[in-house]
Amino acid sequence: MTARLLDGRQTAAAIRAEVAAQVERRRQQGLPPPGLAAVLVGDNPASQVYVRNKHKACQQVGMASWVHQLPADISQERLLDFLQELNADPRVHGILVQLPLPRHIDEFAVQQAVLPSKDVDGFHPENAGLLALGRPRFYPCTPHGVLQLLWRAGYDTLGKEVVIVGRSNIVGKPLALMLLQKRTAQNPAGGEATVTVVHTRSRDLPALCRRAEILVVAAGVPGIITAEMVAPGAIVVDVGIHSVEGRLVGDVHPQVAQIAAALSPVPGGVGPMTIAMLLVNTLQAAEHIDSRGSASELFPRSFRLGL
Ligand SMILES: Nc1nc2c(c(=O)[nH]1)N[C@@H](CN(C=O)c1ccc(C(=O)N[C@@H](CCC(=O)O)C(=O)O)cc1)CN2
Ligand SMILES: [Mg+2]
Repeated sequence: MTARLLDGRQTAAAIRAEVAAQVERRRQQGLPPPGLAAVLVGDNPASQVYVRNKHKACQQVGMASWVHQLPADISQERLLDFLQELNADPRVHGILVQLPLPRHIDEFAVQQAVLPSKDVDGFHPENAGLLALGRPRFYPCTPHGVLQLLWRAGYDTLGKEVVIVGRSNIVGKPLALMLLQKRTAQNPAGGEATVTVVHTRSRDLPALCRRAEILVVAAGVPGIITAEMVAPGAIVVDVGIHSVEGRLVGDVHPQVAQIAAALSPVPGGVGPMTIAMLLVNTLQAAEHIDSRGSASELFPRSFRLGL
């Protein structure tokens, strides 16, 4: 068997087109373009690529976008002050601080400093809490990208055995919560799966992975998932991205393509989806501010594209 390709580039392009249509509708209504401010601290080369791709994606869909490149040795206090300026700027509907941050900066303090209603990454503890309680405001971009990639390829998670490899705050944990949630009219692509989260300390990782009808791998270890860890006919989504000897590779070994029914590639799988979902959240943030007049209120997730 050679796995079907779960094409993140193509799916992300379709989502960008939906976002662009909404941005154009806003323009015709005399509303300002949704605006995204990206903050990049230091000069991590991979982060520079991702932030540049986010900026380009904003431009493609007609959004306003600002990239703030700050020095690696900026003090935490100055970074937090800078975020307050973005919080107060009415042109900025969404704010993201690219991770990882330099070691002297407390990531949690930074995430708490972003106004929750502008927190388009969904990393603020208030937004993480709302997601955990089944009242999501912003879905974190990578897990939402994984779900949209599956849904738009025709794979429903309802009742399925889904195994997630990795327990990070930005992928594994929020994805598990999203896969558990009930589907609603606003959220037709919702989870209702049977979810198992495994990690490096799990006993018998291969056996746990082989239980999966849908296997999502966000372990952060190149090629960790090999063919004998995958049930024949499983759907496999590779969230990992690593530069190895000048090539981009994922967490899933290429031989898995001979076993799986479907597989997302690296590059061209989850990465472009992450950026597309960031645009969705930024549009949602702008729509909310326009309808309520304030960026600081709580709001339910009532805005959807055809998602
Ligand atoms: N503030 C955030 N920081 C980080 C996040 C995040 O969601 N918010 N996630 C990751 C990195 N990430 C998003 O920022 C990200 C990773 C990869 C891609 C991507 O487009 N990958 C391409 C390949 C790009 C290349 O040529 O290197 C692909 O997979 O095809 C986008 C975003 C950690 N930090
Ligand atoms: Mg740190």
